Amino acid sequence: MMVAPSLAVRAVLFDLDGTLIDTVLDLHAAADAMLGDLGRPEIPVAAIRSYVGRGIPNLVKRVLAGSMIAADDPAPPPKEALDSFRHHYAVANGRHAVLFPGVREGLEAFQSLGLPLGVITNKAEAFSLPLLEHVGLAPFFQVVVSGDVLPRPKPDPMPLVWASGRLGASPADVLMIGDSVHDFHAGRAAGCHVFLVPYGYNEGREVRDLACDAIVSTLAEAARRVSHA
Ligand SMILES: O=C(O)COP(=O)(O)O
Ligand SMILES: [Mg+2]
Repeated sequence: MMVAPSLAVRAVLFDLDGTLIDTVLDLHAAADAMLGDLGRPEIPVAAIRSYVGRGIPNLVKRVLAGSMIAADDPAPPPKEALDSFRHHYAVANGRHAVLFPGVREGLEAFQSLGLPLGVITNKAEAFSLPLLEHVGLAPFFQVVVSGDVLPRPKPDPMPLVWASGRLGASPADVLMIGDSVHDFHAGRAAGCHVFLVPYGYNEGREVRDLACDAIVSTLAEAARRVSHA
């Protein structure tokens, strides 16, 4: 059997929604509650799954319009809708959230390689930090960059470059692992190595179409392909 040569890196960054944690049921609960507040009908879980990835304001715009392209409009969503979503998501956050298979095992394996680890998410910090605490993953990470703490979120490379510096590594020595086209573009633009998982959201599209360094079925598999530079 051919064994792929290991990728030598100095730090690893992980996307959150769709890579570490399956959050779609909590996001769906908050979206339905917001639609209820606005006197509008509920939305299927499958729609929410494809709308996740560009942060909460864009998720709210997509839910209200029933369309992916609503996120391309730079205008913010109506304040009443955004406030309602954030209120309900604060209650729902973590309720149905579960780790994807192989996540804890993979993080332990990366940790035992002596690699510093970080999270790069487009989820707002008010939700990402409590969620990581709630599912018990917070202690794994030396840095968490959420979608609202820097001027430009993924797919801009800024959060990856910033986090690499915090972890003492050049972006060229960092591996980004995500589930979506935004992780892919951010990783490539930062000059990082990029692995993608096929089980996440990716706005309803196949990750196979993206020219990443590897598609890995779990984070445990990802860790088996990596060594410390
Ligand atoms: O909140 C989102 O839209 C997606 O978050 P992610 O960057 O962790 O996938
Ligand atoms: Mg994601």
